[in-house]
Amino acid sequence: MIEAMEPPAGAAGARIPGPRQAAEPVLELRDTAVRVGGRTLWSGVNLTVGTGEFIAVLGPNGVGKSSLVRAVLGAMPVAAGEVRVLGARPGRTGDRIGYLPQRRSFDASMRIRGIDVVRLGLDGDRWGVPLPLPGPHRRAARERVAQVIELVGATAYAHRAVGECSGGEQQRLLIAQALVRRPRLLLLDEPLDSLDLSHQGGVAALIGRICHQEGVAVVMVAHDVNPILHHLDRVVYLAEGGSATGTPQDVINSETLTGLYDTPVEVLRASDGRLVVVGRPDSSVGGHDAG
Ligand SMILES: Nc1ncnc2c1ncn2[C@@H]1O[C@H](COP(=O)(O)OP(=O)(O)OP(=O)(O)O)[C@@H](O)[C@H]1O
Repeated sequence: MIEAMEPPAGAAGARIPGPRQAAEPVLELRDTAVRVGGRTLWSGVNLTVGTGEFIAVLGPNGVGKSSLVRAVLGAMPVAAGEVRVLGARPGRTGDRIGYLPQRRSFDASMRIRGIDVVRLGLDGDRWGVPLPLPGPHRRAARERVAQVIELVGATAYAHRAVGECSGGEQQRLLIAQALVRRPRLLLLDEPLDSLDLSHQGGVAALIGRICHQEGVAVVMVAHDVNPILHHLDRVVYLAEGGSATGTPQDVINSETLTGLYDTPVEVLRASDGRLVVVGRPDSSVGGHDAG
């Protein structure tokens, strides 16, 4: 709600976490499992995410990566273990979570402006004609929208119709929308999907900056880990029935993935630093299987 909005932060929008914020995990999963239709998608997932950490959720198609995000949102129950978001049960943290669902894009005929898309992050959950806000709140809302638009580098096109913006530009505006209420946790479901390589790199760098400079914890489902590899703190790798959590080096290696899949898997590093998994169909690392 705009009424509950904090006053705009400093020019860069940076927030310095207080001692309590820094100590309290933003997100905790303790020995969690998710089951759909009587089938366990994954189990034994343990994860603690602190302020300003960047975590990727990886794994093959259909393994349950989006389901993990839905469990954190409180939109899907966990079958075992516990999820805590900012010390509370999922679904109880309101606007302290920003969420960008999978595959969102705008039709070319969409006339709404980028700045209005971002503004919807503040008051889009209200029906009807917007209530006139008192002057200071109106000003604070306008300033906050301008601030996040600048943060994501969208100032140049924010007044254009969003349908005319490129996929990468639309994605930046949607990230701004998810950030406008100053969430402590940002959940992104494959935000790089359908972007070309140069846009993937730009949006990945933006997310890394939001995380490490703005102190927002990010949990991101990724189809290909390579564009975000250098920005990540840790990964959760889901495989049918099991999971592994740790730094990218600890998890994305031949030994760990061979153990997870229970079949020989080789992780190769290309000369440009990209990781490629050989021996197992897997879209999360490298995007190609050479085996
Ligand atoms: N509410 C539900 N009821 C029944 N099955 C479901 C439900 N939600 C998800 N599933 C099934 O659970 C499995 C995991 O889905 P999910 O979308 O979490 O996987 P994912 O790893 O994100 O997949 P992708 O990489 O293809 O996006 C799929 O087989 C899906 O059909």
